[in-house]
Amino acid sequence: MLSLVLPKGSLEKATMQLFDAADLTVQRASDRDYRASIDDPRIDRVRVLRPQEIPTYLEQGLFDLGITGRDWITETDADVVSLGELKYSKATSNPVRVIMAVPDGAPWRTVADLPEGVRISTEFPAMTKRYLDKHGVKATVVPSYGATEAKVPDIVDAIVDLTETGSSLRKNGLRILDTLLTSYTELVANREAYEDAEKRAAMEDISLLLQGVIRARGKVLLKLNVAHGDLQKVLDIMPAMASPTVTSLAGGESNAVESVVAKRGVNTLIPALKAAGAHDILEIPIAKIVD
Ligand SMILES: Nc1ncnc2c1ncn2[C@@H]1O[C@H](COP(=O)(O)OP(=O)(O)OP(=O)(O)O)[C@@H](O)[C@H]1O
Ligand SMILES: O=P(O)(O)OC[C@H]1O[C@H](OP(=O)(O)OP(=O)(O)O)[C@H](O)[C@@H]1O
Ligand SMILES: [Mg+2]
Repeated sequence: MLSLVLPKGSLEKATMQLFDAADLTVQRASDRDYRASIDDPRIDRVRVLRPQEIPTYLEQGLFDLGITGRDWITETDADVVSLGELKYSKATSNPVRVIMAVPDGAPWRTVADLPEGVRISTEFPAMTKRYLDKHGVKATVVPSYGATEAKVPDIVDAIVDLTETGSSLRKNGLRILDTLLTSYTELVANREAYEDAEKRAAMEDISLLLQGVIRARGKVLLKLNVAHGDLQKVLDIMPAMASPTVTSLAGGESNAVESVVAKRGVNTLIPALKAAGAHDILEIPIAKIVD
């Protein structure tokens, strides 16, 4: 039986939706309830906590399995085992980036241009210090507890902060100087728990369900019928990413074709398939894709 720790905050809503779609619905009395449960024989304890603290709790063995960002695993330098990236963020399926940014009008082009004593505000002081040391920049790193972008140029000269869509940087007139880290959400385990064969099997089951949901996102199943004579025309326009299954229909005059395709593009694909001779076209949502 596994104990599980899930992130509160930016990743909370997307994480709850992911677990729900993976048939591992997280039950809580309210969204202020940080003790939760999942009706699954492999999971016996669920907590919702700050993602900053999750790598350390996993390292210390307070939980077996958790979800947090690569940014916090790097910042805390915790010794944990990653079961892989889960490709979702607060708003998109893209990673977030930890970047160094300066005001648009600042003269600096690279980190090496930063003058001695430059003041840098960040929620990632350890990562920032490691990065500055590597580039030989002597700076004052000022810890930030949020709203980091608002502190330039009057409180600090530069920041190291997260960016996902880039809108916070634009609104605050900031320009990216460098990327310190590209960070995905990850499924992470305590090392000892991962070495336990039974626990590892349970972790891998959970990983498979979560990845299955993520892999199915943005994809649909298309099914259609087509007369023998039109089959090649239909196959020619099926998107290249798909390798369609072709079966013969009873009666022998036509075929059934089915294929997983990107949802994006279905608006032009379905009419084109129809024009190529396909009929009885079905578009079916997919809950999970497990290789
Ligand atoms: N758009 C985003 N902005 C910030 N963090 C994000 C975003 N998308 C994903 N994350 C991830 O979420 C985690 C940060 O979660 P956290 O609970 O600190 O959110 P937060 O929005 O920064 O909270 P708070 O509003 O209290 O500052 C990090 O691991 C980060 O990589
Ligand atoms: O590139 P964007 O899509 O604009 O997202 C990035 C912003 O989101 C986070 O802020 P958060 O909401 O955590 O507020 P905070 O700075 O007060 O922590 C992060 O610190 C950036 O400011
Ligand atoms: Mg924040």
